[in-house]
Amino acid sequence: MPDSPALDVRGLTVRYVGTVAVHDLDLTIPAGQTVALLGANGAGKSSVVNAVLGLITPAAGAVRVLGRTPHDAVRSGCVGAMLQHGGLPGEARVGEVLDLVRRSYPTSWPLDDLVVTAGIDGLLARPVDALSGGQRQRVLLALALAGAPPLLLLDEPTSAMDVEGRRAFWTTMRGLAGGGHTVVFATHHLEEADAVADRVVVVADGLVVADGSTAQVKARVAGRTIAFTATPGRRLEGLPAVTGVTRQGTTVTLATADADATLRALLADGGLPDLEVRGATLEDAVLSIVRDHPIGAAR
Ligand SMILES: Nc1ncnc2c1ncn2[C@@H]1O[C@H](COP(=O)(O)OP(=O)(O)OP(=O)(O)O)[C@@H](O)[C@H]1O
Repeated sequence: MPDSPALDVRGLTVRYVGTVAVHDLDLTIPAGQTVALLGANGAGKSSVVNAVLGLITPAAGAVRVLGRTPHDAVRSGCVGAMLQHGGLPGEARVGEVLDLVRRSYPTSWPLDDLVVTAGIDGLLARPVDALSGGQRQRVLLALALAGAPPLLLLDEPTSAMDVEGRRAFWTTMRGLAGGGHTVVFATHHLEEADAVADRVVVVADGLVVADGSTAQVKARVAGRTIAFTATPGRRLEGLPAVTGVTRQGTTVTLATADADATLRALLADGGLPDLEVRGATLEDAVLSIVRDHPIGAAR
């Protein structure tokens, strides 16, 4: 179904005994987007991923994956997944597992290219038990890609990888996104989300509490800092939107709730040597958004 969104989640509610993990959540992801699911521990990200994969039965709501039910989508190889606790048969060799999984799909990713794309060159003869944490994650990526799926769902995919491994991983993901794949990933590495995602969805207490481009989500945090070198006698009183002033030597740092308004007033009053304007980082924004969300509001 070419015109269907990659993911269409309506009114998803996931309950475990004593917990509502996801509450009436709506999420539509068009094909080709790279989307980061962000949120604190226990926010509900994995529960959404597991419901999308048909691994748990929602208490309410509907999930369509490329126009299909989760089970049909997974069975047909439309969706590849890397889960937090992805299991692998310990004594088998990587190449054997990969071969078995590739053969289970109607269309499989060519082996040579898959090995390069997942960065598992040299690992095919290794027993799964002999892999490091980061190598294991790359093998899990290869398995997720084995059916050449248009949609990839990745739950904390780089948590065990070193800096170089992460960089290589996200380069691979960018390549896949550039080739039209939809990539949805949950992560606690907000700088990675900032660098890679077209869109971030912040989940708190089982609800979507922010959804937009990284720039849009960062802009939700009122507050930027404006720093510059002040000439003696420079007037700083009465500037619009300023919520705090600090001085260190000749450097003045202003906290402002509206950087545009503050900058306009400053510029009307003289130059701004060594000007530096810093916006909120994605981490600042997500922390602030999650902090502002009262736990239990969904109930
Ligand atoms: N199998 C389960 N049984 C009972 N409660 C569960 C189960 N799985 C998750 N939960 C609870 O559901 C809520 C959401 O958990 P979930 O794993 O979806 O969060 P998460 O955002 O993925 O967290 P993390 O970032 O720590 O992986 C939490 O309160 C968690 O304790």
